[in-house]
Amino acid sequence: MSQSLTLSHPTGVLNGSIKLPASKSEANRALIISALSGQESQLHNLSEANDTQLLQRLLKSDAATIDAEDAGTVMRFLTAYYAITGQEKTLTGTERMCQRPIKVLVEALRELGASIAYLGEEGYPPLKIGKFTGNGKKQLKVRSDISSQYISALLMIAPLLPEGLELELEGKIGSRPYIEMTLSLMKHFGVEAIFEGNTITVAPQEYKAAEFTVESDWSAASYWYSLVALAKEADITLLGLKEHSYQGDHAIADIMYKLGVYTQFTEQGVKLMKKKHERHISLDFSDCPDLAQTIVALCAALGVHVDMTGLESLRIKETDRIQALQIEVLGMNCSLEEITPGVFTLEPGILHKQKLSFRTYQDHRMAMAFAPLALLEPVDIQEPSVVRKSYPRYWEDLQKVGFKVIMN
Ligand SMILES: O=C(O)C1=C[C@@H](OP(=O)(O)O)[C@@H](O)[C@H](O)C1
Ligand SMILES: C=C(OP(=O)(O)O)C(=O)O
Repeated sequence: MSQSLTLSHPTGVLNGSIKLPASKSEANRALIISALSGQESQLHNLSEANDTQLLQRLLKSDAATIDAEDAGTVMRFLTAYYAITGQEKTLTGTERMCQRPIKVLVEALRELGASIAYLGEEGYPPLKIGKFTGNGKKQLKVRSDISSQYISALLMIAPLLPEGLELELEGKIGSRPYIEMTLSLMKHFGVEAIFEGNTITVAPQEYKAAEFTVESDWSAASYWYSLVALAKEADITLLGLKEHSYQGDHAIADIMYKLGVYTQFTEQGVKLMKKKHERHISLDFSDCPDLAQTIVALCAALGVHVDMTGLESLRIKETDRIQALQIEVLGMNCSLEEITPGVFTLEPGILHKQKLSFRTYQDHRMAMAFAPLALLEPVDIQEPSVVRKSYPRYWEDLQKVGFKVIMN
């Protein structure tokens, strides 16, 4: 794969229907739950995202060492899965994965009777998972302000624990819609849970086999909203998106209403239309952290001033996304600063007419978020193959609506 690609659009006019990739978050929950059920469930429209293809392969693997690559859900969900099923595995990942914390999950699983050792730095992968000696403990307190994936991982194994689980979430609940997605998927496969205040209770129960069709990915849709916002004219339909979705990132429809895109829900999905955008907006990303890069890149291009909160988890994702964004918007004469603790402001500048070049930091969302700027000026994207994590056909889909893609 090439080191960079150059993207441009001759007319700035976008027309077409796009079949988005399926949600990797939904798919990876369905795969883990299906494996835990011990029965054959029919899962349709599993995502072509590497994160999902990888989990499918790993769940069938009897290798002693398992490589979760750069997939957070794969690392966190498999840690809980191997722990409860008592599979002795070494679980590792990319260099970056071994810098992404996992202590909260490991400590919780240990309290439940799992045997997990750190093979490198305490609190980080790689992990050595051993026998499960389920000690009958059912009440746990878990921090919920670092990653919701720890909570989702614990919830999915909860019905299989001898006494079930009563999970008290401590601190701010970050990425809450992902916890709700987990509970919804568990319910789809026959398991009830009660989420009251900050406590989630799951009694011992059995998962039941069921058919499940994974929805299109709302996080992937966000890049198409950005494309429409920056196009001269646009008539774009995104297939397979649902208004009432398990995915919290459907929030993009409301956010983009302020940034120049009107959403019409149809039988097939959504139709996106252009409208006027606001000049100054305030957003809290606590429920939808994966949308932050889309919004920052778009607002830098539109010259919109944004005040933002809820960005804490961005520092421990595929890269330090705050730092990556700060560097890349600087190249567009914009600044992204933490004004007071936890409050960030994007101050737009004047965009000079020049070819833009963006680094991607091994992060699919950096590539996908900055690519739409090619509607203004030709854009170079470094390491374009990063998109394989969630949206492998991204560059092909852009070509379908008239983008010129030159691999360098
Ligand atoms: O559970 C999930 O599928 C995800 C949860 C979120 O992570 P955090 O809970 O770490 O914020 C999100 O950023 C990630 O892309 C997918
Ligand atoms: C943060 C992400 O993924 P994960 O944490 O599952 O690696 C993402 O896809 O933006």
